[in-house]
Amino acid sequence: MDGGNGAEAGREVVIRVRDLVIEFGRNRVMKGLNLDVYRGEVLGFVGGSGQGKSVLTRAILGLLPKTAGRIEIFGHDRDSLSERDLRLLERRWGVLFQNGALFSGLTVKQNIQLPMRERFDLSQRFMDELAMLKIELVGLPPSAADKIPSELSGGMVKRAALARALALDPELVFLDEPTSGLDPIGAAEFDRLIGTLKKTLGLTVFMVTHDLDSLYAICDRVAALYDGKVIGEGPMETVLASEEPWLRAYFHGERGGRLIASRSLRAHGAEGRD
Ligand SMILES: Nc1ncnc2c1ncn2[C@@H]1O[C@H](COP(=O)(O)OP(=O)(O)OP(=O)(O)O)[C@@H](O)[C@H]1O
Repeated sequence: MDGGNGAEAGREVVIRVRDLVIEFGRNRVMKGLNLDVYRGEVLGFVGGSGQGKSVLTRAILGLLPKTAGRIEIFGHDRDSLSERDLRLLERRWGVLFQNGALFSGLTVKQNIQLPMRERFDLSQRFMDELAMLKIELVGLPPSAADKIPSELSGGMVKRAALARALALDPELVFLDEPTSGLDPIGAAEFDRLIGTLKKTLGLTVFMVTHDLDSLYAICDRVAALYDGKVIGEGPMETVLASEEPWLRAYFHGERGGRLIASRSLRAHGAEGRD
């Protein structure tokens, strides 16, 4: 962890969480959690079911109160910001909630335009142009613009939700299990899209995921949550080499172990996602 000057080894910290405690009644979910997310990286955040991945995400987003600790985004302590400054800061990130969470009665274009309407006073024509650009950016055909979510495949819904998360040209994107519910080919395509957007737009990505393939494919670093704290973080190889018992069980258990074995086979010539 760094000394609090906004950078470690020359890297800008976009999200910094220190000594975070969150309780629901007598249920202490965060027990002094520390985490840094650096600009331009994809951080994969893993943890068992019910460990608090969503709670942490919501606390960072300001959707949930904390009991103690500090959360900084873009170098600003959340607690020290006025409501107005918080609203300004919020423009700088986008969120893709699990299952897309698009409004079912609105078309893709209208869904993408919602954040624009909430924050700016733009002409309909300009918002239409912007929405079409976002639709292209996420690899959807122009014909998707006037469809409602139920007319789209699962993969297309994810892309549409991502287009909405990118509506205001954010620097930082939160993805909550983006590949859940997708078949392996759709998941691999979505991973590639995230990787491409990271490179082309310079995005910082905070991604909650259970998808070991995604961790391998696009995450620069992985952080693992257990018992209210980050128990391991670093590049995939570092986390894989850890002797920490939960990490060993997660990555070297039956499914994780199979994946590692298949990755190693692939490194020697085979292809495809598991
Ligand atoms: N609003 C709330 N009120 C009370 N308890 C809550 C609330 N939100 C979450 N919790 C509790 O916090 C803990 C962590 O929940 P959370 O949804 O963050 O887990 P998770 O790691 O995201 O799990 P999953 O992988 O299954 O989605 C659980 O014990 C949950 O019951």
